[in-house]
Amino acid sequence: MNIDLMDGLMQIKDDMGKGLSDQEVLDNIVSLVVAGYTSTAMASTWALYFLAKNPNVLEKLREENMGICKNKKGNFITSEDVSQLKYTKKKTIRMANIAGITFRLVIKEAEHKGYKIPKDWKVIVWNRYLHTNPENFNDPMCFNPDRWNEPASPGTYQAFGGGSRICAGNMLARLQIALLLHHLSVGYKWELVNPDAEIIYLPHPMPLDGVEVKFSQI
Ligand code: HEM
Repeated sequence: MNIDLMDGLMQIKDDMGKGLSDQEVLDNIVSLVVAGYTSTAMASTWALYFLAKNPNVLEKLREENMGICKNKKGNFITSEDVSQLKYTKKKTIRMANIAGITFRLVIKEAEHKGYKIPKDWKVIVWNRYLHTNPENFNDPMCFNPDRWNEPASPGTYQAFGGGSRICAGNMLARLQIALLLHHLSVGYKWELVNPDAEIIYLPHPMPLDGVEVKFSQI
């Protein structure tokens, strides 16, 4: 039997056999909507933006997705198809830096570049710095999915955070973006209306025009 999110939350039990109250089920659903809605919308928007600005990358992605369509009998893309979209799933969100920071609690005194960081301090991980640092990524401002042919050095790619608190929706977000890119790349040409729009960084990085795109059927 397939269980959905609501079933899962209603059935889950901790080690003592205690389940969630109705209020906790609701709170979890609200948290997932809050955490998953804008983030995925922004990641999809930035993926379209970078692909539209880099036609050679878009063409490679389109070829991969057309390849999947050729072998298909029906109209629906399956999870097996998605698993073959290796290029499409390469990370488009390092440069978008949707989650600019993550929070951490220092559980053991540490030293970094001569600074002592005491236990129990709360620290901010500046993800944008990690992702745009040339020590971590060669030519960091270049949108080049082929860079992921080699894995990033440990700890340098934190778009979904990391460790035990890594984004709970990261697989879902990747799947949603891959599906969107699949349908848009095989069905449509797209073109940025304002390719040189100014980028603003607060509250979230976004071109000032909100990424206006013209779509036309292929
Ligand atoms: C591209 C889209 C997304 C990005 C960039 C993103 C990014 C992040 C980041 C950076 C964190 C903090 C992780 C850490 O502290 O190590 C996080 C946590 C979280 N995200 Fe996402 N997220 C995305 C989509 C989603 C979706 C679709 C959902 C759920 C439907 C979701 C649910 C959560 C939850 C529940 C947490 C808290 C995890 C915990 O503290 O244990 N996110 N996300």
